[in-house]
Amino acid sequence: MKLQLAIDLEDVDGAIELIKKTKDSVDVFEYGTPLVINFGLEGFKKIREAFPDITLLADIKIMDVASYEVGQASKYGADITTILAAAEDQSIKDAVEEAHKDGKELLVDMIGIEDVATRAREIDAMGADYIATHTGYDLQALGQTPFETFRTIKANVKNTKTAVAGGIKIDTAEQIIAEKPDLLIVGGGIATVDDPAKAASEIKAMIEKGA
Ligand SMILES: O=C(CO)[C@H](O)[C@H](O)COP(=O)(O)O
Repeated sequence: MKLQLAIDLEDVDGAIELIKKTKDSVDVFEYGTPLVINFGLEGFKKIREAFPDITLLADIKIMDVASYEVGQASKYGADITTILAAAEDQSIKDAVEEAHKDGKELLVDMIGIEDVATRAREIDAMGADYIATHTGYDLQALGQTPFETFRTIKANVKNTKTAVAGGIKIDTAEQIIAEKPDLLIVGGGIATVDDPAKAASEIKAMIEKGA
């Protein structure tokens, strides 16, 4: 199981500082969608230049023009790119093909999908690397969590690695680690606490204990 740190609420320099602090405990760094919106792939490139060797995910949440957008993310240095499960099947298949052509990975984000069991089985047949259960900020604000949905999705995939995101914090990490996702995605639970390095290292230790 790998730990991914989602960096959403920083500017590019803030993201670089956060990566420096947490580098020893984090396996994958996510250039979050707010950074994509505010600073684009040029901001992503600055992070790649600062850290040539880290694994970087571009959370660009593709919906269309999938080959082109995956290709751009790869060109700017992404190891993993995201597409929405709500996109057309053709877009997801194109995205898989484009990512794999460059030796990169694709994560399919299930945010907003209602029939998660059916869509998880469909996505599982398309050859993506990860399928992510994701409770977004707007539903987290209503008290929702990704735990139940994660169980359903995991039970419906055979080939694709599973990821989970959505308000996971130090005090809920153990519960989800027990469900054995392949990728545990934590944003605010590391990035917005007083000591991000300590939070990242504690969650990493939980993973190592529980994995
Ligand atoms: O993709 C995202 C928002 O769309 C976030 O990166 C993801 O939800 C993880 O962050 P947090 O742990 O703070 O919920």
